[in-house]
Amino acid sequence: MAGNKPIVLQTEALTKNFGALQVTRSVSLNLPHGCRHALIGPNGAGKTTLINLITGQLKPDSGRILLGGEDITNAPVAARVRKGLTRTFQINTLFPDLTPLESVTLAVCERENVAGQFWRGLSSQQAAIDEAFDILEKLRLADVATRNTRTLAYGRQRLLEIALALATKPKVLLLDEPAAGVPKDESSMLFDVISSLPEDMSILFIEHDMDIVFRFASRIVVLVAGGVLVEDTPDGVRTDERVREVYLGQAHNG
Ligand SMILES: Nc1ncnc2c1ncn2[C@@H]1O[C@H](COP(=O)(O)OP(=O)(O)OP(=O)(O)O)[C@@H](O)[C@H]1O
Repeated sequence: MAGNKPIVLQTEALTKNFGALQVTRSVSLNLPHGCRHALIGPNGAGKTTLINLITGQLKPDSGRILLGGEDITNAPVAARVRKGLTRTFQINTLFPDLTPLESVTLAVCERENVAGQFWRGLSSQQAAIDEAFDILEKLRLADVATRNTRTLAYGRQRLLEIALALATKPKVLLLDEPAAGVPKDESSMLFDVISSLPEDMSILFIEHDMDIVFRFASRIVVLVAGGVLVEDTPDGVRTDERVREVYLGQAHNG
């Protein structure tokens, strides 16, 4: 438990080396139900690697990952998604020639295991279409639901990536720099939408913009050289001398 909230996702002493390079050093994290946690750290600290380990894109050398108390350390990526663990990527992974409604409907069908039947007739997939539209509405994408994805502003394309992740009905959502490449004035709107996602969903996001991190995170995990330096509230992190030295000082200077 964390406070009175049950822990949904847990890593225990997760470790990963790339050859001689220790990229993840005994990382133990707890994500409580409904959390909004940020994962920060200098370039190369191992943030994306940690997400890749949690989601199964990479296998740890040692340590364990528990989802709802179940050991998923060796579960394939797709099995983790079915159990409610979903991520987005730093880079755009969308189908540019589909509309948002088509993409999200396909993702809903995929979850329901009826994707193969999708093209047989849209009318038979009304429930999936309705669900997809609901998701797009939640992400403020309803007005562009039937436009070609390639014509959308980049910030809205990033929201569509989150919409696709939501179609898997995640309990835990991992967002790897959801605002990467998005102009500053749009990134705040994007995080407004993220913070309005269902309260029972646990969210861990990687973000470099400290204004955004301090505004939207309820807790912050600071990763340095593959290990957790500090995990604390935004106020605790802001005033932590070690963080100022290794991360914030560096960011402010450059
Ligand atoms: N597949 C790989 N093989 C070898 N080294 C890798 C591999 N993936 C990442 N690395 C190295 O591991 C370290 C951590 O990389 P990672 O991408 O996890 O850091 P990060 O904190 O996400 O960085 P950034 O903020 O720049 O995205 C870096 O030194 C990187 O070069």
